[in-house]
Amino acid sequence: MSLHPPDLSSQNMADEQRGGEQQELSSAPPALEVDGISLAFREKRSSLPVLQDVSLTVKPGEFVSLIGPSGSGKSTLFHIIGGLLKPQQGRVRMHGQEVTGERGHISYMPQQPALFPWRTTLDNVLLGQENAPRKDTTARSRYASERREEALQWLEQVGLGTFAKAYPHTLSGGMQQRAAFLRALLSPQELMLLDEPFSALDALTRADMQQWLLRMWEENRRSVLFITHSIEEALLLSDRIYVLSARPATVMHIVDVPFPRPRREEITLDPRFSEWKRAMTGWMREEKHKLDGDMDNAESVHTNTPNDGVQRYE
Ligand SMILES: Nc1ncnc2c1ncn2[C@@H]1O[C@H](COP(=O)(O)OP(=O)(O)OP(=O)(O)O)[C@@H](O)[C@H]1O
Repeated sequence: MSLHPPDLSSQNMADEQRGGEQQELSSAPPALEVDGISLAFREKRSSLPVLQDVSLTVKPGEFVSLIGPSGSGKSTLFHIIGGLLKPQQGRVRMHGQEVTGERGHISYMPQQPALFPWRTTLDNVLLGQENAPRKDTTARSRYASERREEALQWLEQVGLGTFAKAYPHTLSGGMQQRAAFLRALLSPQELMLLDEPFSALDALTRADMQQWLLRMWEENRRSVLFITHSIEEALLLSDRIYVLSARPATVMHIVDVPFPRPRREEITLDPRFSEWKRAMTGWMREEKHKLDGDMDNAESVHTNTPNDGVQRYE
């Protein structure tokens, strides 16, 4: 495969800008380590290999994205990290502790906001704390009134103050996603998994929400693993991007995004942004073709694609 990544020799700016705070964090164990995960869905007579020896890391306070063709296994990987599925091989560790197959360690934001229609915006936002694992005594021991006060302040801050007592159907799609994000942000679990949270929004609202998320994340610096189909979204938001191959997914490329923070929409106009976008679009197109080939020939779905090694770009 011929690759022409942009020349980034003079562009280690992102790391330089992160400063001393990041250095301190770098000695802490990773917020998430996915180590050699393999999984095949097994049915009576057949087996569908979906993930093959996938490893990735999210350091504390990092924003990491996962991008790959449709059906490559991104959601399956999220289900493994969230403890809903057990891999046949590999381990999941969070903050240095093994949690493979265990639930309750992550906060999660799905594609659809999944707000309960019978609860107000405020009560939906509080749900993440109410559902905190029993062993999380910090979250449970806080007074309900204190939690409500904090959630109200957050709603105010994200422009939903006047909607605190409103029910979800009266909120626009973007507002619902902001409420869903707050619910995940206020959950006691440090690591947030965001599964294509903007895919159902129109293009303009999506662009607004990307900027909003960027600001929210830069102010709060939680550890995030983010699934997206949008290369531009991944480049705009992430510190690092893992590019998955077609199914069975392997990590094909790792991109350390070189743009400094704080980032604003203007970086999309930077020629290097376009170069990265072009390179990554090429990778994705190639993988999509492989997957389409798989669809035409069901037998090949059951044959592993050789892993020709991870390409890392810094
Ligand atoms: N419970 C299951 N049993 C059998 N096959 C499954 C199951 N869940 C997912 N799959 C298959 O595993 C493959 C990967 O699915 P997954 O949803 O993880 O992909 P994805 O990369 O998240 O896709 P998309 O980007 O379209 O959301 C698909 O072929 C899907 O049909």
